[in-house]
Amino acid sequence: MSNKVSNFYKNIGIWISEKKSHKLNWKELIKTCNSHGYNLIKLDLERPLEDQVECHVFLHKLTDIIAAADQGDPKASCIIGNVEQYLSNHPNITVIDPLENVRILLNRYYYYSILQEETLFQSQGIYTPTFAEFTTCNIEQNIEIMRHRGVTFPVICKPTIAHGSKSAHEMILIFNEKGLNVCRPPCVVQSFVNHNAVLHKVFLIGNRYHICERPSLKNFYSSEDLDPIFYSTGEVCKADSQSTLSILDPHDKADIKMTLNENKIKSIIRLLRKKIGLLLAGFDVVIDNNTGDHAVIDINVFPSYDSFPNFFDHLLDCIDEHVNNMSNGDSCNNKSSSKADYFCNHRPNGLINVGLDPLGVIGMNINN
Ligand SMILES: Nc1ncnc2c1ncn2[C@@H]1O[C@H](COP(=O)(O)OP(=O)(O)OP(=O)(O)O)[C@@H](O)[C@H]1O
Ligand SMILES: O=P(O)(O)O[C@H]1[C@H](OP(=O)(O)O)[C@@H](OP(=O)(O)O)[C@@H](O)[C@@H](O)[C@@H]1OP(=O)(O)O
Ligand SMILES: [Mg+2]
Ligand SMILES: [Mg+2]
Repeated sequence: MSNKVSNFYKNIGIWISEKKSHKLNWKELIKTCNSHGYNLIKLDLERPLEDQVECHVFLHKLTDIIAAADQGDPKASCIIGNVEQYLSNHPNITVIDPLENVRILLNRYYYYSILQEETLFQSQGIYTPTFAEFTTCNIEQNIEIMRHRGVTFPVICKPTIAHGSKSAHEMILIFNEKGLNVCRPPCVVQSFVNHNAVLHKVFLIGNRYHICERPSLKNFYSSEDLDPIFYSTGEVCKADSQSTLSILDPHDKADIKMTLNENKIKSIIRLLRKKIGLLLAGFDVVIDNNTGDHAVIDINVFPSYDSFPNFFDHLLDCIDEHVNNMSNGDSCNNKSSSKADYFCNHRPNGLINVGLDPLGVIGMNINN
């Protein structure tokens, strides 16, 4: 990575996985950092951080390593221990995002529980589909757990660990009790919501957001005859996915298209800012084709930001705001800014609304 380090600039130390690194346009990111008065320095987690650069900002996606460390991997534990030590030795570094906040999203059961606890959601037509966690392969017990928690077939079985390995995105659609034998604990089963194969992805950078549509699963119904369907999220829900699982059955095609309600999206964002506190996050919403209610089915740390217009500029603006908050004595990195300047960029049906001003486009006053 060629990066002229200027002494007049502040330093952003960055660490992301090789996979993410390959997709990143480093040249463009470095240019944007420089134009905002920052150097960008790639950190090597195998060497002492103290010996590398004086970081003003620590920008990372350490989900894979945190998840491995939390599962007892010694090398990962050592790396995360060193990072945590370094950050605690330098409390003035702006961390995007704090490791404790990131940990919340590593466990699906945990973050679904946070969503479910939100009592205000119900009256606003927002919910997270009922879910339960399996920690054993005992089918009788698992059926009872599902009943107790009101989880109904079909269900999607998802690994409890939400990030960190390819297997975190290996899903199973299960139609009946006998299909439950394919579940591999620890996993979460979640009631399936029919949504006409349209997924709405919301990407967040602090108070800014961008929504895009993606393909998703067609409508399914519980059945005693159907075998489980295995799929990986990447095969079905990427912008260019063309899975047969997304092709609507003829009788579903007549359905009226449900429209996304942006006020609901803002309510969800408010809750996430308050309860999870990440600047860099994304979440997935499907619209129930019977009720129009909005179901939050997934929350992700530092997602792809695929199609987010001027992503780097917004990222640097957001970093800048937080660095300034820190120097103004706000020691809590991710406290949401009291000035609620939501920047909306909505892309329905592939069209992009660009050139919106970050201040007052929506005129939302969101008090966290
Ligand atoms: N409760 C549900 N009802 C209907 N469809 C669902 C439900 N949960 C998941 N899906 C479908 O399965 C896909 C994968 O689920 P989910 O988003 O939870 O997995 P993920 O691997 O964490 O995704 P990401 O790549 O966004 O991190 C969703 O994008 C959606 O198409
Ligand atoms: O970009 P990364 O390598 O971090 O991978 C992320 C992936 O982006 P990619 O599929 O385009 O690579 C994201 O997809 P979108 O929802 O944003 O489409 C989402 O699946 C995250 O959960 C993944 O993070 P992980 O769970 O693997 O940590
Ligand atoms: Mg998802
Ligand atoms: Mg996810």
